[in-house]
Amino acid sequence: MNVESKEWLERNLQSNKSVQIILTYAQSIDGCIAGRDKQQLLLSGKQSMEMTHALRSISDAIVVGIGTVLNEDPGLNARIPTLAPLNDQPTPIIIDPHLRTPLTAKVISNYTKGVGKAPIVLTSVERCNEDKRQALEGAGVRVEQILQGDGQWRREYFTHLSHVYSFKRVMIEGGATVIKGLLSSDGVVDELVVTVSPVLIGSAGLSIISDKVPSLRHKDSRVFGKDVVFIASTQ
Ligand SMILES: NC(=O)C1=CN([C@@H]2O[C@H](COP(=O)(O)OP(=O)(O)OC[C@H]3O[C@@H](n4cnc5c(N)ncnc54)[C@H](OP(=O)(O)O)[C@@H]3O)[C@@H](O)[C@H]2O)C=CC1
Ligand SMILES: Nc1nc(O)c(N)c(N[C@@H]2O[C@H](COP(=O)(O)O)[C@@H](O)[C@H]2O)n1
Repeated sequence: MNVESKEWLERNLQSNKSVQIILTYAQSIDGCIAGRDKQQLLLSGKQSMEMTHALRSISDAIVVGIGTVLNEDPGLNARIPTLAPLNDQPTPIIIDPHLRTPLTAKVISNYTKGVGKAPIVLTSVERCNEDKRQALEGAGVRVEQILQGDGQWRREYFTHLSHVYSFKRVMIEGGATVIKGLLSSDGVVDELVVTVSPVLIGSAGLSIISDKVPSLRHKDSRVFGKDVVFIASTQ
């Protein structure tokens, strides 16, 4: 399944961009990515979760917001069905303007244990807690002070990372604030890979429905067990 998933993803994610930005997440039929009070939900079934890990293994970097790190402490390595070799692991990137990433974060211990690459933290150009920065760098984290203080998304963040770290494909996994911000920003995201799980969460759930959204062009969709995965491009 993993090989098949990789082939399917590679075929539908061909790109001639210098850096390709893929937004990916799992949602309920009614557009929620988490439950009440941001409770983490296992929306993806076995097969679609394998697809997500296949996407991780063919990506150079995987991005989440600090809210997701504080809420769930994700590992962000490719390990399903089995741990991918270090060369095939994506570099974890945390969007963290106020440098709140805990030194105990799993992305850091994964690096220490050799089951993940050294993470990068993107923080604000305006302020930086120097002690925290040094502590993170001491733990092997690369801290990049590139976020502008206005909370807007800019493609330049990723072109900069592409120049410095040679990233060609970056996948962004969430959470809700990041997804909504990216969906309402022009020209940042190239493709969406969205897993839709056949459940309804209701109005208490954490929705990613945004006021402003891009037009999408359907590329392909496929059933993975109980779930459907859609690939679409934004232009
Ligand atoms: N089903 C799925 O596929 C997924 C679900 N999730 C769910 O998402 C939820 C977490 O979402 P949420 O709490 O919104 O957290 P996010 O992970 O979206 O992180 C939000 C924070 O990231 C920073 N940030 C976001 N955008 C920008 C920007 N453009 N510039 C600068 N900083 C930015 C801000 O930090 P600051 O506050 O410091 O300014 C903001 O508060 C959890 O419930 C989790 O379960 C997460 C990933 C995937
Ligand atoms: N693909 C997918 N399906 C779900 O049902 C999910 N809840 C998520 N969540 C994302 O995966 C992260 C956890 O990653 P690790 O397993 O710890 O590596 C979580 O933080 C979300 O980003 N994704």
